[in-house]
Parts: sequence; structure tokens; C-alpha cells
Amino acid sequence: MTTTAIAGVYGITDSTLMPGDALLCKSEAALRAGLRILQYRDKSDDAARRLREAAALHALCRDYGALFVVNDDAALAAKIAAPALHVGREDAPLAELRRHFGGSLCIGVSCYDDLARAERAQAEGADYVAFGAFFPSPSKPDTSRAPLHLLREARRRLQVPVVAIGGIRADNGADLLAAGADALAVISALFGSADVAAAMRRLQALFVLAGGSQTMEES
Ligand SMILES: Cc1ncc(COP(=O)(O)OP(=O)(O)O)c(N)n1
Ligand SMILES: Cc1ncsc1CCOP(=O)(O)O
Ligand SMILES: [Mg+2]
Repeated sequence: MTTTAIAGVYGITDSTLMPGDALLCKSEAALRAGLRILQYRDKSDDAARRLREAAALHALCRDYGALFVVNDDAALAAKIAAPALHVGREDAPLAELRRHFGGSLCIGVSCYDDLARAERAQAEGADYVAFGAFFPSPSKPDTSRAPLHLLREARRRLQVPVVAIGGIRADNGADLLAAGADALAVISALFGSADVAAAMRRLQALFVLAGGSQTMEES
């Protein structure tokens, strides 16, 4: 379980957009601008680099009081005592993760466009569920799509926080919040920008306009 609210901008790293030093520099720029949830998503098989990067991002998130989430890799999360893990259908099953980690780990589950999967995940102890992609995603072009009305239905049927993902930008995110998303997960709209702090402010403004909990940071 986590004490950090799953709400607001949810940043996800991408090694192709942030090679080398850019991973930490861009992540820190987003955290300094107010990012409260950061996921380390790296699809490479370079275990040594993944361990080094995940540990560094975990420490950075601790400094900024943000929730650090490891994507896919439960063993990596365990190795660095990460507070949170995000899993999809290719990853370890939630029930198994709960048996192994107990309630101490915050676990988010990808549910695509599948409300029944989300209800099962909630029953099995997910801390949040994610739906998408709501728009064409530059970072994951072949992923399946989810319709906007799914969020309204999810809001009615679920108690856990709902995260929306996929091609979300400052100019299309408002409808997702109006439909009931608690958090907007973004890669390219945040880390694809040359000015991460400015991108962060544009995304945070969505939550201010929607009357959400995340406030604009002074810059
Ligand atoms: C917050 C959030 N939502 C969805 C995903 C996608 O997870 P998954 O379907 O396992 O796909 P990959 O990201 O592993 O390619 C996510 N990572 N984060
Ligand atoms: C991991 C993932 N799952 C569905 S879309 C996506 C990528 C989101 O990246 P972007 O915000 O650049 O579309
Ligand atoms: Mg995954």
C-alpha cells in the first residue's frame, strides 16, 4: 500500500527519449516542477544499467517525496526496495505478487480496455488500475486502444484510482479527467519535450482547470 495519492501527472521514463545523463536530468526537472509519480520503464536487457538507473531514480524520487514505480520487473523492484511496481498482461500475475510482497508494495495493473480485468485486479488488491491507449501513442504505436466512455464506467464501478495512458498531451487530456481519470500517465508529452519544466506546467494546468488536487508549482 502507498501513502502517495495516485493522482495528477504520472511521468514515465523512456530510454530512447532520455539517453545517458538525460534520464536523471529530465526526471529531476519534472520532479522539481512538481511531478509526484515517476515510473522507470526500460525495455532493454541491460540488467546492470537498469539496476544502476532504477536505484538512482529511486533515490531522486525519495529526495523529492515522489512515488517511484518500477515497470514490469518485480525482481528489480525487490532488489532496490522500490515502493511501487506496475504490471501488465505480459508480467507477473497480481495474485502471485501479492503473495510474495504482501501489502507493502504499491501495485498498479494495466487493464487496456477491459473493465472486467480491472474489477478482478481491484479484488486481488491492486492499488490502482490503468486504461488506454486513449489516443495514438508515439511511444507505443502498436498498442490497443480504449474508448473514452470506459473511464466513465470505470469511475462508477471501481473504488481504486484510475490512470489513463496513451498519447495524452496538454491539449487532449481534459476530456479524460472529465470522464473520471485520477491521473494521466505520459511519456512523450513530458519527456519528449526539450523544456520538461514547461511541459510539466502545461500538464499540471489540466488538473487545476479540472479542480483536481495537484496545484501548479511556483517556478
Ligand atoms: C501507468 C501505466 N499504465 C500502463 C502501462 C502499460 O503497461 P504494459 O501493458 O505492461 O506495457 P509496457 O509499459 O510494459 O510496455 C504502464 N507501463 N504504466
Ligand atoms: C506504455 C504505454 N501503454 C499504453 S500507451 C503507452 C505509452 C505512453 O506513452 P505516450 O505518452 O508517449 O503516448
Ligand atoms: Mg509491462
